[in-house]
Amino acid sequence: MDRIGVVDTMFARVDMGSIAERKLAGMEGFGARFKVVRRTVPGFKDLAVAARQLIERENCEVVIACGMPGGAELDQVCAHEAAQGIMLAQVLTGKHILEVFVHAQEEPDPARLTELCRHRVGSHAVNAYWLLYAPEELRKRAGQGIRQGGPDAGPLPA
Ligand SMILES: Cc1nc2c(=O)[nH]c(=O)nc-2n(C[C@H](O)[C@H](O)[C@H](O)CO)c1C
Repeated sequence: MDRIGVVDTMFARVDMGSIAERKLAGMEGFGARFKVVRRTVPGFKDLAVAARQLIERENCEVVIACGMPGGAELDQVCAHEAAQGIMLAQVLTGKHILEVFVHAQEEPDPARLTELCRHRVGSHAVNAYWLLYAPEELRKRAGQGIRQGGPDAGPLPA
């Protein structure tokens, strides 16, 4: 059975991993064709190695790496470093690791931030599934200004 990895952090103020797990549990083939392997790490700098472990030790085909950068300037610098680590892990493993970061400062209202999280994590869970099983769904949407966590930007005029 295929495996899709989900890793999230204790630092985040929303249970992002569970959103991804629930979304994947509703996709065709869950439990029969693929299962989800879940890990949680302290913070976003710990995501890259956990994602690599999910790929190399747990045989995950694709990983969703969820993190929430805090609002301080230091958090933004660290988010950039964490993102670089995730990119390195992708190159080293040759597998997709979808970096799903929701910056606390994207939305000051807590309820809206939670909603943004739900939308972004859910959308990337579907993207991970499509990368594995339905790349044509991604191809259909090429250049359409698709966004995760907010309204789509839409395509520019031809
Ligand atoms: C400054 C900082 N900011 C964040 C953050 O905004 N979001 C997050 O998930 N984690 C943060 N961390 C913790 C690190 O990612 C990491 O967990 C620790 O440095 C231990 O490796 C740190 C250290």
